[in-house]
Amino acid sequence: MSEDTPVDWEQARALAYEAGRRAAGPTELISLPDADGRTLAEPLRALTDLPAFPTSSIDGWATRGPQPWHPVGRVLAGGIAPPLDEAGTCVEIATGAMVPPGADALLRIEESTRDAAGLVSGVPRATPEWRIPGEEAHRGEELLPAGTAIDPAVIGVAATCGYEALSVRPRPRAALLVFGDELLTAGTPGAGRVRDSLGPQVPGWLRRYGATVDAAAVTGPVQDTLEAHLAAVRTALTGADLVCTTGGTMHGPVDHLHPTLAKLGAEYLVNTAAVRPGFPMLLARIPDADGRPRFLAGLPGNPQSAIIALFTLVAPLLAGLQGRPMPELPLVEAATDVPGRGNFTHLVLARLDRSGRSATPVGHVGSAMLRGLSNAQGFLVIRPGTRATAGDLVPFLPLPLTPGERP
Ligand SMILES: Nc1nc2c(c(=O)[nH]1)N[C@H]1C(S)=C(S)[C@@H](COP(=O)(O)OP(=O)(O)OC[C@H]3O[C@@H](n4cnc5c(N)ncnc54)[C@H](O)[C@@H]3O)O[C@H]1N2
Ligand code: MOO
Repeated sequence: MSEDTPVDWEQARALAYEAGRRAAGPTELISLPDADGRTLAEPLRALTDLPAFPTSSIDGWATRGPQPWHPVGRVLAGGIAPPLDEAGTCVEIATGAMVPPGADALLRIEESTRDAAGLVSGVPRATPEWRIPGEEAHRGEELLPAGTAIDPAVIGVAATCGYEALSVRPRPRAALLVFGDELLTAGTPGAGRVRDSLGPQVPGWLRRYGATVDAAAVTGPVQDTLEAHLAAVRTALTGADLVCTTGGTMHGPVDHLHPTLAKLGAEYLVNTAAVRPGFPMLLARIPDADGRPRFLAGLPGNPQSAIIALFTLVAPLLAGLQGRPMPELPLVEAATDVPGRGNFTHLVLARLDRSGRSATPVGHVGSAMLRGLSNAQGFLVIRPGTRATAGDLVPFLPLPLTPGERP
């Protein structure tokens, strides 16, 4: 990759994803309760038929032959039902209990009567009141493919199938270095100083994309010297698969990122993306003697640009590292006309309507601003050489929000 050659935005995403996929970590086993948020490294297959045995859906009677039925026993959930051998007999049965071999109908308790001699009568419903083995899944059937994000429902179905642990990809470990001597870490901005808005924000986004970020892995502001940058990046790389830096991506007097990468022998995968805001972003691979792949994502200093770089390069990289598919972008309707940005992709912060199908650009979206980001659900993607007219379908890059955020 020649230096500072802007890469098309879609291609930048694809390059980051492929780099992550090639560097995906070795699989590991994780117990079910700890698996939330991980990624299946292998397909989830049913270990038995589901249900594994004919299972009563009701409390009542399992009967054989014509009524009235003479009760000969009881079977509870968890028990092994002996066969019902004789016509005219029944057993009392509980919901979840195994239906005895030989039974041909189940009768609800509230739809049954007993005579003075204790014989049971009633009309079983036409639709079967028990679940047939294999009705939900057959033994060996693939329920979910490798690459599936594990959520509580996936954990639940794995438990149903008989798993105690799942084969998953490791969580990528991320670190963050904030560059900029002008940054304050407390108090109100003024007198040439601004608050660091990325140090407190970026770890949350990284975690939402599946990375771990220890408190000790967030450092800054790192002093604006080449020596301090180099030392900070070297230290961060020892414990992280991915180091994100903020600021210093350009070639100003105190922008030391490129010289730092040169000293580390880094290989650029993306060195600026043709996108506005956010274009000075970069992604590099850093060689190391132990062969473990390590990445550095250079996020620009302007805060909205930094977050766009994170969504453009870091999100696909982390998806690849975790063995997940490349996130596809849904199409939404632009609610208003949206201008393009010439040869650059234009990312436009926007809010979805209640249907989620139409997006309206929000205000306060300068690359140095965060107000628009905090009020939007994602970005309309206006591709190079195009503009959107109200009603056009355009790709939408969603923020990784959780339900309840931006209601
Ligand atoms: N001659 C040119 N100058 C600039 C260009 C250009 O094309 N030619 N592009 C501008 C664009 S666009 C961006 S984006 C920035 C990227 O520059 P850097 O990545 O080197 O960022 P810095 O110079 O360090 O900072 C830029 C800006 O952002 C503020 N900042 C930095 N870090 C933080 C933080 N953690 N929290 C809040 N604000 C932060 C910093 O104070 C500056 O105002 O370059 C432009 N210049
Ligand atoms: O592209 Mo800059 O990243 O617009 O702020």
